[in-house]
Amino acid sequence: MVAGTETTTTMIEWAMAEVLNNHNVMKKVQDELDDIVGVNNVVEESHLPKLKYLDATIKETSRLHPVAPFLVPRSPSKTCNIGGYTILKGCNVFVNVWSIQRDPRYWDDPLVFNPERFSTNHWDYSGNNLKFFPFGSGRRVCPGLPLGEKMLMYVLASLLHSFHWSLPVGEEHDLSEKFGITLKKRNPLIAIPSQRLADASLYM
Ligand code: HEM
Repeated sequence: MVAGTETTTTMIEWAMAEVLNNHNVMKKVQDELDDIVGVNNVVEESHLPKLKYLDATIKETSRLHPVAPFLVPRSPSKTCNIGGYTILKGCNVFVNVWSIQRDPRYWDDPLVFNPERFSTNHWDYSGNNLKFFPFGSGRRVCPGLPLGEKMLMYVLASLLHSFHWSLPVGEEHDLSEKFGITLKKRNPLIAIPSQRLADASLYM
């Protein structure tokens, strides 16, 4: 249950929080949605592959806020040597993807939320590029990746296409983290939707 649902809902919450915190990103995502989906329509699965900027926004969210910050621990079946380090048989190995994806040796301005860094096509979630692997890597890579990726795109596209979003009056943007099995927001996001599409029947 944690693997399939909490990961996806946590990612949606982080993406909404980052988009609310970056108005230029919100505008670009909604402009793209208006262009691809149209303003007299609702999001359908066929639109998703064309939403390149939304895809980049989700990738940037998963770079800064990987929901499994240490992946799933590995345990070697025999003692081995990797990069000059001896890894003992049976020990627990945690891979700190959170830190790698914020490492200034690999990322310019690593703490800045900037979807443009994923605007080229060569980024994916396969785990083959060990600078960016929010779904893990290798033979234990997330088996729910195709479903998870599609759910993120579909839910976020629908939320951002159908509604304007704002924080409650007086509410501060808060992006602090709480470490656990999944990396969650310390305080839940509270955001207020309002109708964005002129045709009210699209909400029925
Ligand atoms: C946004 C959504 C998701 C994210 C970010 C995510 C991320 C991850 C990560 C990082 C791992 C560990 C991979 C590794 O250690 O190399 C993992 C494992 C796993 N995920 Fe996901 N996941 C997501 C959605 C899903 C969904 C929708 C399912 C099932 C329908 C799922 C099922 C699993 C399972 C069963 C594992 C354990 C695989 C193993 O240890 O062999 N995940 N996920």
